[in-house]
Amino acid sequence: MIAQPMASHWIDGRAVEGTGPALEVRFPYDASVIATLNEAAAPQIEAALAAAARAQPEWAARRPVERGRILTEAARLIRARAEELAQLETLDTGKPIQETRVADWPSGADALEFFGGLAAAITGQHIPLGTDWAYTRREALGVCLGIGAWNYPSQIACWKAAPALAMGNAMVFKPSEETPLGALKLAEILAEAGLPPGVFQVLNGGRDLGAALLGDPRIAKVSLTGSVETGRKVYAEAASGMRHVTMELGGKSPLIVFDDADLEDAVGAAILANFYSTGQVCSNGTRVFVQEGIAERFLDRLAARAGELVAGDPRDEATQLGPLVSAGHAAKVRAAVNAGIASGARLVCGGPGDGPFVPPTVFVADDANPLATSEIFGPVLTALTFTTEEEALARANALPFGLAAGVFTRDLARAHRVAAGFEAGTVWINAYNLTPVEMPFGGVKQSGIGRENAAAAIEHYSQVKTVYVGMGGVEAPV
Ligand SMILES: NC(=O)c1ccc[n+]([C@@H]2O[C@H](COP(=O)([O-])OP(=O)(O)OC[C@H]3O[C@@H](n4cnc5c(N)ncnc54)[C@H](O)[C@@H]3O)[C@@H](O)[C@H]2O)c1
Ligand SMILES: C[N+](C)(C)CC=O
Repeated sequence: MIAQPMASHWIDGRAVEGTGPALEVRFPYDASVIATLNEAAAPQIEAALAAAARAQPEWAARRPVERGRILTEAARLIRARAEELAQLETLDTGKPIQETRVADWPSGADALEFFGGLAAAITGQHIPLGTDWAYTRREALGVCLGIGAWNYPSQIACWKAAPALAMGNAMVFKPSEETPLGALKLAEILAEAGLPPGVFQVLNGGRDLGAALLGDPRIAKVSLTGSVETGRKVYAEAASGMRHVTMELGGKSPLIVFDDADLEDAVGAAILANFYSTGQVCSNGTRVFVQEGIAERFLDRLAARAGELVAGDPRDEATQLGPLVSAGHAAKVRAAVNAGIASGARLVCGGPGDGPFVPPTVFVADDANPLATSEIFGPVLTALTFTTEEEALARANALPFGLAAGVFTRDLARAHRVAAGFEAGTVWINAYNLTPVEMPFGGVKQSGIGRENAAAAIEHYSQVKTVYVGMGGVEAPV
């Protein structure tokens, strides 16, 4: 069976069974059990941390070009197995196969290739000081902990592992308990590509496992992808041990559509920004601010096009909208939709749905409605109307989140003015939700700390050592 992994964990270069409670992995479409794992318990935690601590110095001492070659080979292996991996991701997450073929593992392979190529180009600085001089060394942090969310499980594992390993760190990765299968595949692929035992390991389990790993003094850094609520707890725990952090968290991102925008493009972006991956995307533009003059036309087109989305079995190539990741999550999204209806917000299309499905849903609400203030993480778009640019920007920035933002306009000066004014880590102009590995990605305000991808990620997996070089005699007072 395609989904059955070799064992529940990957420790010290091999598949290892767990001794903790059973962890059933279900296909979100029909809740059938596709794999049964056993969670990591104390012996597996200790084995993984000890192996990582042992392997990391040797890995960091290798020539960067050798480290990079292994990552690049892993990218090649992923591309060679693209179809099998896409199918596994669809079973694990419930996301349509037409998405997992182009978005998930492919973007993971891009990260491995990008950081594989970058590894050998990472250098320090030379600092002239008259006769004396200094130089900096960019050094690995040690053993890093990666903790993943369930919406892009394989992409998240690759986005964390690639820069960490390129820089000479070891990583213990804990996937979300909802979607544990992709990271195990990544560990197998990295081993096949030549990665030494102990450098990348996967432990499966829930939040208690994440907390236990984070509490271990061998962990030098944690990179979390998850909710703002989890981010606060993990950040606080990391701070108590003065550990480095990357926090890739949630948001309630704004998308501003001005009345001079190409209407069909703007509607298309709003669809991508709310219904792709059944709305389970961190950077989604879930607050769509539409300028008054075009609001009704925009909503008409949005409802018409959203109504054309094909929902169904995510293994079916025609399916564009899959189930939500779990029955529990579907219940939460449905509760938010029902609360929106009860609040008196105008329901333009969609509704609560049933079973694992919630249809593409569009509300018009005011800024204070929970529909416009809280992340729902499902296919639910809240439209708001505005009059002026200043007003739209002020309202867009009013929430404590700042992961992403978008603006649609044909006015170039306005586009860049609004981009500069957004309080967000990533801004798209006349585009939305594109995250190529070449550009840094991450949030501001409560949406996160640090950046993934691009050269910026290397800074978050390394530290600078400064070396002062005395070239003459030492002038002491006595
Ligand atoms: N910014 C980004 O790049 C990005 C990308 C994807 C998802 N997200 C966010 O992730 C959230 C959805 O994912 P989720 O429901 O899996 O998030 P979550 O916060 O519930 O869980 C994320 C991970 O943290 C672990 N965890 C939970 N509590 C922990 C603790 N106290 N100590 C250590 N580990 C702990 C979980 O087991 C899981 O692996 C959304 O808010 C979404 O916006 C952000
Ligand atoms: C990082 N991204 C936007 C690709 C997926 C977030 O959920």
